[in-house]
Amino acid sequence: MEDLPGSVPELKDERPCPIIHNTQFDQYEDSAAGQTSKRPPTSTDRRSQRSQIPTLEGAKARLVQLKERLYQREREITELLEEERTPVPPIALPYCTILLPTLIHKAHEICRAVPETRVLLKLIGEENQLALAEAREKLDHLHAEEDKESDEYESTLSLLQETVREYEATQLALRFIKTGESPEINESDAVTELEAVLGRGAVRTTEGVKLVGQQLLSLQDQLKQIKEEKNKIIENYTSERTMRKKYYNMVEDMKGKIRVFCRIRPGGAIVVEKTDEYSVTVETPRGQREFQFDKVFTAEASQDDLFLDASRLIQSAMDGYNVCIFAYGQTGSGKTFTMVGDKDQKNPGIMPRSFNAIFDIIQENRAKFEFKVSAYMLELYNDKLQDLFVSLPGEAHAQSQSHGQARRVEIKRNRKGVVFAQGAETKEASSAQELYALFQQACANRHISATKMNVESSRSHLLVGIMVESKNLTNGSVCKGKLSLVDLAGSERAAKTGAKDHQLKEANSINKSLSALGDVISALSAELPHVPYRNSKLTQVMQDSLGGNAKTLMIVNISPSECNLDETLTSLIYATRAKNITNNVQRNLESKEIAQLKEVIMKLRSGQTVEDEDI
Ligand SMILES: Nc1ncnc2c1ncn2[C@@H]1O[C@H](COP(=O)(O)OP(=O)(O)OP(=O)(O)O)[C@@H](O)[C@H]1O
Repeated sequence: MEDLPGSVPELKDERPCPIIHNTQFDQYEDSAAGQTSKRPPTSTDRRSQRSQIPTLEGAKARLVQLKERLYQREREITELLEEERTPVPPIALPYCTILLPTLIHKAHEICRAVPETRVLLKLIGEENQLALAEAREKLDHLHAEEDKESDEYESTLSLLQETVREYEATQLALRFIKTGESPEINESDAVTELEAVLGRGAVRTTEGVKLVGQQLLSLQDQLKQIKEEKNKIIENYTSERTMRKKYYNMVEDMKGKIRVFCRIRPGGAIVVEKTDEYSVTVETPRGQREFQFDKVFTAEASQDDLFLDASRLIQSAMDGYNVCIFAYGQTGSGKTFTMVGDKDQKNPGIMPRSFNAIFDIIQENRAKFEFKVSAYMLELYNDKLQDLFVSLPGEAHAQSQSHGQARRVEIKRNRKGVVFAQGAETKEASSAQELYALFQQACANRHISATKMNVESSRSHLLVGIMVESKNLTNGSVCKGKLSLVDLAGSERAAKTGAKDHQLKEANSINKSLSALGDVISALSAELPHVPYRNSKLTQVMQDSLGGNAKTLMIVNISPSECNLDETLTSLIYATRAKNITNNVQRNLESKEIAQLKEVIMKLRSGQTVEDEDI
């Protein structure tokens, strides 16, 4: 075997070792076996050693043994050395070693963020505190509300329970009264209830129950009466003002005052308002102005509403009165709508409605009376009266008048002061339809043209006269009445209506006649000795309606719009003046004529014959 550095050289010398070494080897062997004795050898030991002195063979064997051991040791040492020389494989670093720097970095970052986070947390904490306080407050509030509500609820409930209890008790009492029995023992709860309501001991006996029941019934009656009286007082109180005005108007009407209705047209930018049945208020730059009328109709009022109030005058015409209904107001304020209605007659006005009303009355009285209805229809255009039953096409119509081709129509008055149109055709009608057909024929001949303010403006005054003659079939007496229906042309300002040339002439003529009407109204209202009827043909035609022997209804049509404020005020002022005019109806009651009529009535009542001249 080759000598390696560090290795133990192989033992080639096989010579035995001196004996002395044997002892040492024994000692080594013992100690290797862990049984080395430390005690000093005794004389017995020495004797025994001497007796065991090894033989050569034994020594050789011993040597072999030792050699083997030596080799064994050598191998072990070599192995150890080799092991030391073998390079140690790198130990895999644990994962945490890699993570550590990242962790440290993160930790630094976190440390840096800590103060900021602390501030943030503090803020959030504070906010939370605030929100919490707020929420608590709200909760407390809600609790308080809930308590309050529940208190209210409780009190309402107990009130209701109390009421129900009282009612039940009353029912019970009534039941006992009905049956005439006393409450029984098993009804003790009910009795207690009754007692609670009516007083202790009140229902113990049949008599007591009856008495209490009667008391209850009379109390109920009294309560009912008190309630009814209270309602009546309230009703009276609220209608008192209205009634007062109504009766005042009735008295005025009986005195023969012209009745004046005010009708407000629909429209925007409203400055006119109906304050009650009889008043309108106008907002002017100088403050509010109130006007009183016999009735006020708002934009919402229907044609039916208006006619309901106007229709009693139709009966008066049938009864022999001279009745006049006319519409007055600025252009486009709704006069034609009120008097005639809309174009397709979905909302017929006073004229067509009056035709129907006349023939309805005729129908109702045909067994006792014989009627004759005739009509003239005129227009006053450019201060000339034209018979609308004479139809002349287009411009020829206007021209014809100036050339005197048509019959001249003149206003006359009969000896009773009733106006009639001399030269105008009077046509008879035997039904409302016939009368309406005549009216349509007349309307077709009217002068209408578009102005800036009204696409179909009436450029003339329309005057419809319906004469009703009734003959009493029993005594043959004849009664004559007249219904004048007038749709005036609108008062206007030429600049506003955009009138030019012949339209301007029309406008001037309309304004002239309306201003003459205004003068007549003013004079009558002021009770002046002279009334200027003759200043215009219009006032001549209307002479028997204004201040004459007539029942007159004037409808003042007004626009609610701010832009028409001036015209509205003018119309309202004139209409208020007209309201003061007293016609001769009442005065005539005192007159000789009426005295004669009274005589006739007396004769009729006593069964005497009445002559025509008596009437
Ligand atoms: N109460 C109302 N309800 C509905 N529409 C209305 C009412 N009054 C007026 N009108 C409408 O307003 C417009 C003008 O009305 P209307 O022609 O009757 O005015 P007017 O006073 O006769 O005018 P003019 O004097 O120019 O003839 C019409 O289209 C009419 O239908």
